[in-house]
Parts: sequence; structure tokens; C-alpha cells
Amino acid sequence: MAPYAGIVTRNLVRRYDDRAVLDGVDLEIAAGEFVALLGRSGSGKSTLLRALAGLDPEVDGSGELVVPENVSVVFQDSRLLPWATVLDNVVLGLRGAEEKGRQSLAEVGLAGREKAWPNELSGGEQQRVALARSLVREPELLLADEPFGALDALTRLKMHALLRTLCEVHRPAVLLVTHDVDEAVALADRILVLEDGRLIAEEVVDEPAAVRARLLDALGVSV
Ligand SMILES: Nc1ncnc2c1ncn2[C@@H]1O[C@H](COP(=O)(O)OP(=O)(O)OP(=O)(O)O)[C@@H](O)[C@H]1O
Repeated sequence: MAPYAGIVTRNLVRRYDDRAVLDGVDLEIAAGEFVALLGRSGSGKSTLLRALAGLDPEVDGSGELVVPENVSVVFQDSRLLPWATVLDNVVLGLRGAEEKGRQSLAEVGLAGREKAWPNELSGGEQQRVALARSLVREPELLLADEPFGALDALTRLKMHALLRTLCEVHRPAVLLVTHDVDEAVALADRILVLEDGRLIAEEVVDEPAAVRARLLDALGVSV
């Protein structure tokens, strides 16, 4: 059987000492689907994402944990290497990928900046490089942990449009962790809410205004 191109978890549990920070998470994301994960601070969002990225050896799925092999992760800070050019940051570890790296940089709007150093770029541009670095690997699954959290509001809106376009072209499964209800509604096909390590709500984004109101309610924000 071909490997599943999205995510499946069943009863995913992560404990710190005796406390279950992930407390039986069942999650499915289909190939090409864009899912946002909302939750209050401390609800376990980053813990779940780390587990899905294979970065947490302690996670315990007494059921199943299936993720594709080719996973890319984007974080809130771009994590570029300061001593490598923009292009080298994109293709680092990939042989013979310069041309693809250039194409990826063009896709994120940075054609001509290949030889720049990371510190010559704005925060938004650095996140564009981080996106190019992810996409050049043609991931089946893109995990993003508040990738736009440190950007100003206008840059964030531009990055939303860019990410949507890139995902429509490349069609990875996406799990985007965010604090921002409006960001989730603008970007995702489906939104999940995590509370104390459990998924407590799910919304398919069909009527954005109604979905937004229900999500705020699920998050305990009264409007
Ligand atoms: N290394 C650790 N040791 C002990 N507890 C931890 C550790 N890492 C995370 N936790 C705890 O797990 C819980 C979930 O943390 P996590 O970072 O996943 O939350 P989050 O929803 O991503 O929060 P935020 O939105 O603030 O980033 C928190 O209560 C946190 O204190």
C-alpha cells in the first residue's frame, strides 16, 4: 500500500512528569488539506506539532501515528544560518538543487536576492526564505508553528496570500498552529481547537463569519 500522504494519529499522548500535555489526540489530515490548530497558550499546540514533526521521541501513541516521510517545518523565527547566503540557506543539504532553489525564491518573491545575507533581509523576507527552504523539499506535509506571529499586521496579510498561493500550487497537507482566529479562518479549510491536550472543537470553514463566532466561543472569548 502506498504510504498515506497526510497525517493520522490515534490516541496520541505526551506526558511531562505525570501530567498529560497531549491527552489522547485523534487527528486526520488528508493529502492537500489545509488545517489550522487554534488553542490558548499552554494548550499543547507546539507539543503536538513537535510530535508530528518527529522531533519528540517521548511521545506515546498507544494507537497509531502515521506521518509522511517528507515533512517540512516552519517556525515563528526563520532559523536561517547567518553565515550562509539566502540561496545556500534554501538548498542547504540538498545536492544539485541550485536551480530549484532559485525557482523557490522566485515563487516567494525574492528573485534577485539569492546572494544576500539573512541580516540584510526584513523579518517578512526572512520568513519568505524559510518558506522557500521548506517548499524546495516538496514536502507532503508542511507543519507551521505560528510562522507569522512576529510580523506586523500588513506583512502578515501579505504572507497569508503568499502561503495560500503556494499551497494551491504545491498541495502539501498543512497543519498551521496559530493563536489568531482570523488567520485560521482566512487560511484553513478546516480548524481544530485544542484545550488541555484534547481536541474540543472542529469547524469546516464554509461561512467564515459564523465559524469565527463559534471559534471565539470555543476559546472562551465572549464578543
Ligand atoms: N519540556 C517541558 N517540560 C515540562 N513541561 C513542558 C515542556 N514543554 C512544554 N511543557 C508544558 O506543556 C504544556 C503545553 O505546552 P505547549 O508549548 O505545547 O503549548 P502551546 O499551546 O504551544 O502554547 P503557546 O501558544 O504559548 O506556544 C504547557 O503547560 C507547558 O508548560
